[in-house]
Amino acid sequence: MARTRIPVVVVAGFLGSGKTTLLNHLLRNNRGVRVGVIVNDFGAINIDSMLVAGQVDSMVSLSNGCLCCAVDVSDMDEMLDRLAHPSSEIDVIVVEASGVAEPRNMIRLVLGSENPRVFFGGLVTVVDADQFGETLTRHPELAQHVGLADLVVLNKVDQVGDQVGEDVRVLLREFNDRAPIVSTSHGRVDPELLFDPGRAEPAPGEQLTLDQLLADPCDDHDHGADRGHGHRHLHSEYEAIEFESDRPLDPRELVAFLEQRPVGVFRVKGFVHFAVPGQSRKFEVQAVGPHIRFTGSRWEPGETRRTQLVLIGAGVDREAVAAGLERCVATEDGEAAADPNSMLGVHRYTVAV
Ligand SMILES: Nc1nc2c(ncn2[C@@H]2O[C@H](COP(=O)(O)OP(=O)(O)OP(=O)(O)O)[C@@H](O)[C@H]2O)c(=O)[nH]1
Repeated sequence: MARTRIPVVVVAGFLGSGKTTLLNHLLRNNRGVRVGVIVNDFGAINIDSMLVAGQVDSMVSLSNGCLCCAVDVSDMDEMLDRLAHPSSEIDVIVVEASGVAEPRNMIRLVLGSENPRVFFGGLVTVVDADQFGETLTRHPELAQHVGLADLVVLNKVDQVGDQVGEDVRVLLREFNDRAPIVSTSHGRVDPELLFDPGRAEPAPGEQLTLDQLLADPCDDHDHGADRGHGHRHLHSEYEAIEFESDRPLDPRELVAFLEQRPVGVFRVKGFVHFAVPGQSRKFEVQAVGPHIRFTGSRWEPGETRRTQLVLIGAGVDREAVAAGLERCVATEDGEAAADPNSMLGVHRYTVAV
């Protein structure tokens, strides 16, 4: 019997809203559904693909640019072809957009696919309950991103009180009166909301069609301009800065850097190698707006101990970032090398997993 077509679900949402967290939750709770993933990270080092690796049935990753403008339909088709090939036995494809992607373009790329084995399975827009209000003020176009969603995931409700959560929900409803809004912490949505392999394809009229998307007055390649519709594309304002070091970092300096980030840096993510006696763990670091978080794990046998960071922001002073991070690189006779207490700052932001 011919297999039904494979849904391609696009997961979008502003920087740090919880897309990778949601994706990992889905992969861990896939209930036998085989998931193929396309991960797009804005920076040249694809931290996101490292964070989902190992859990996924099949993955294609794309870094150094935003999928929605760095790729045309044929490139997207190539990725979809790889995942939707009959031998891959994938049931659903999830595309994790970068945090500055234009969801409309992402949908266009999927709807424009010539691969007969796939269909657009919907847009999931992840919203950071804690940051949404502030981010919306800076980027009114987020309203449109919410408006396009087939499912809105109101994430990080654990970081806000009931009233704020409710206020954000009311706001989201103004932008989208048709999609379900699901409140979550740590992206823990019911996987069936996103992929039910037996699910019928959307009926005509249930979702935006390619024609509707093409008819949008916002020209998708005039990325820098505000077209008078509030449609400024985020990736034209944002930039990613990568930092790699084979020499270990001084934890005190790094914490100080993260706490007082150079102006414009909104998002930091990556892995850190610290130079502290008795400390042999690998640390994942995540910063979203004011929130900083470290998670310790083990270096894999044979894994090179090094730091890899991506910093994303708008109007960033690159020189200040470079100088600040250089200060974090530990000198051999530095304080950190002699002082096990230098990890205290990191521990303050460390969560147990
Ligand atoms: N407190 C709290 N933290 C969360 C929640 N969801 C995600 N996080 C944390 O928020 C940070 C960013 O989460 P990610 O899943 O990496 O966000 P993202 O949208 O993939 O980020 P980008 O790809 O950089 O745009 C991580 O430290 C997560 O652990 C949540 O519901 N509550």
